[in-house]
Amino acid sequence: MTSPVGHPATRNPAAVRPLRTDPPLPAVPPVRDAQGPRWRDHPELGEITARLAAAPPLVEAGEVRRLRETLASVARGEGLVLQAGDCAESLEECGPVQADHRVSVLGQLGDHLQRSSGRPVVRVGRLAGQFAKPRSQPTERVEGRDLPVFRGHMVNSEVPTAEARRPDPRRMLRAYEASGAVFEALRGHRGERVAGPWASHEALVLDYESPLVRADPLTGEPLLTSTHLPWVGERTRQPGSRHVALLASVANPVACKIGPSATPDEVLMLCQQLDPERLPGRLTLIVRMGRARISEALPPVVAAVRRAGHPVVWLCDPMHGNTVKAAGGLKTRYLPDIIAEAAAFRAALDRQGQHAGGVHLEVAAGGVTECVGGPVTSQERLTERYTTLCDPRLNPEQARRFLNTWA
Ligand SMILES: O=C[C@H](O)[C@H](O)COP(=O)(O)O
Ligand SMILES: C=C(OP(=O)(O)O)C(=O)O
Ligand SMILES: [Mn+2]
Repeated sequence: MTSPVGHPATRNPAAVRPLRTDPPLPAVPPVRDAQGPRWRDHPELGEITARLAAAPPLVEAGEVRRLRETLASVARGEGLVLQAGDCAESLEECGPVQADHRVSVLGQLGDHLQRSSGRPVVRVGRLAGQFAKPRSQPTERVEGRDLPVFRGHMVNSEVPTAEARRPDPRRMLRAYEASGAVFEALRGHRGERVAGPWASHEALVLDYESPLVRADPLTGEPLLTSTHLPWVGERTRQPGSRHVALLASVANPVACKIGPSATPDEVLMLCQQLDPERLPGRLTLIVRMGRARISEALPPVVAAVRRAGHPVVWLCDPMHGNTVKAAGGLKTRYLPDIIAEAAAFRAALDRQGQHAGGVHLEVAAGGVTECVGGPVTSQERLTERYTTLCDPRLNPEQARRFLNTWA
């Protein structure tokens, strides 16, 4: 944040931790945006980003402030977060009926966690903007041909032809429009509960996100108006990355994925960049270390963050560190791994007296067969309804079984 003056949390002295004087951040070399779409020479890029810069904001400053205050209550141990939705949203599934259905499923899963845990649950969708994907490899082999990988509907199409995989910046405008339609559905659900649903996505495509930074009309602070809660992903969270710099510069609550290779020093540097004033609700750390690594890798990270006094919300993403290839080559995840990682997460936080603030899941709104467990009894059944655009999602029944274990 450039200037916190006037932010509600800073006006309430009780909400502010004593400021500590951090040593100045070491100069970090800029990091190349290896995940950025290769569309810089597209003749319409300038016009498209100008249109985004002139487009109405998708979220309002008041909403963003309310979410930040709500997350502050979770940071104080007063509730849980359920952040859930598709790995990659589809531009084809943003019509009013489909969007409403996706938001409803988020609400139902939130109700389920609320019942099983006995705590208030903040519902945050991976939706209304989750259209861009970081990938491990730039290309993939399809029927003997190397093609650019699918990078989310904001960038290209999943159809396996060279033409469809070419990055097209005009897709950013379609993603903006579709996000607006999903926000409509989200707002339609607001009245139902005191804690209405919120939107989040990975702020990956900077050509899309940067033009949507606007001044908060009340405080003048920069606000990322593409979503309530943007996060920076595991592949772009280097301390010198432009993604971290973007989130550091806006007043939204922000989140950052933390994978198994993150060292305590690295995480501290991220905390210092993203939460220099140690404000509850400002920073959420989403731990995605994998079942095999979490018990060893998480405790020193939690200890360092606790000692440094950053009042973060700790979320567990038990999906991304547990992806495996099934026999036929499909990516999948096993429900017992997901449950085991979440149990290890809670144990690690409990041991240090820290609040396990909730869970981050990839869940489909329908009965897909992408992860193994519960009703999907074996790997052989994965092909029945495997429709994800990117990573394997739980279906709602599998998600409910998982959430029962959080109680
Ligand atoms: O959703 C997250 C990433 O995009 C995904 O895990 C990367 O998958 P990949 O290893 O198939 O590129
Ligand atoms: C890309 C994702 O995760 P991560 O950055 O943790 O790999 C994701 O959440 O889909
Ligand atoms: Mn994913």
